[in-house]
Amino acid sequence: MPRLEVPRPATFVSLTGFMGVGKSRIGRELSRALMLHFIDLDRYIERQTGISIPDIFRHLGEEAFRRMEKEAVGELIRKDYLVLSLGGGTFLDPENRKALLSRGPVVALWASPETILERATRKPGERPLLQVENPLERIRTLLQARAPIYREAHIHVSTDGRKVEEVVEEILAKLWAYAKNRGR
Ligand SMILES: Nc1ncnc2c1ncn2[C@@H]1O[C@H](COP(=O)(O)OP(=O)(O)O)[C@@H](O)[C@H]1O
Ligand SMILES: O=C(O)C1=C[C@@H](OP(=O)(O)O)[C@@H](O)[C@H](O)C1
Ligand SMILES: [Mg+2]
Repeated sequence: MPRLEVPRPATFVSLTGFMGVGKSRIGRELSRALMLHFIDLDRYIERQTGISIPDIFRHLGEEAFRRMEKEAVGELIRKDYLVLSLGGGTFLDPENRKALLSRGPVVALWASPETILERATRKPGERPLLQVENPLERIRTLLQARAPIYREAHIHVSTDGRKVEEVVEEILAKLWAYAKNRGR
């Protein structure tokens, strides 16, 4: 069926950043604004395997989860008309990173450790990597280690103290600027 070609800055966008910055939530809203499909990588893996993320970590281990994540990225980058929200660790893998960066604009969302703690622990047990005695300390250490890698994304947006709509507006503006620069 012929597609109605509406003006868009991109037809494949991925979102990266630490746990709790808002990738899943913002990705869904961004996909609506761009009239694109939406897939959240964690939910995709849960659907494919029939196992929840915490259960995958608990029963199969993080390494098995990373393998599933990589396989899912390999499948999903072949799609188009898609906003893809990654998990917080997906972009750390060099092959995932290379594939995603060459597929389309990658947007990194950012937030302070305090904001991350509040958002990422709203649903207890949902994030296995934060099931420790001092999650704030864990967030600080992990964020410091991962930040240089998230910085490799094309577009960066802060989500601290900002409404979902504001974040989406800024992403849209930066996606258009990115598309125009690349077209030159
Ligand atoms: N800009 C925002 N302001 C307030 N709450 C937010 C914002 N973005 C996301 N949230 C909420 O924070 C929690 C974590 O967001 P989520 O999208 O699951 O993060 P991620 O996928 O990056 O781990 C959710 O309850 C979500 O609704
Ligand atoms: O940062 C990580 O390594 C992880 C982030 C999670 O996704 P969110 O960033 O959406 O919470 C999920 O993929 C898993 O718990 C591991
Ligand atoms: Mg998520």
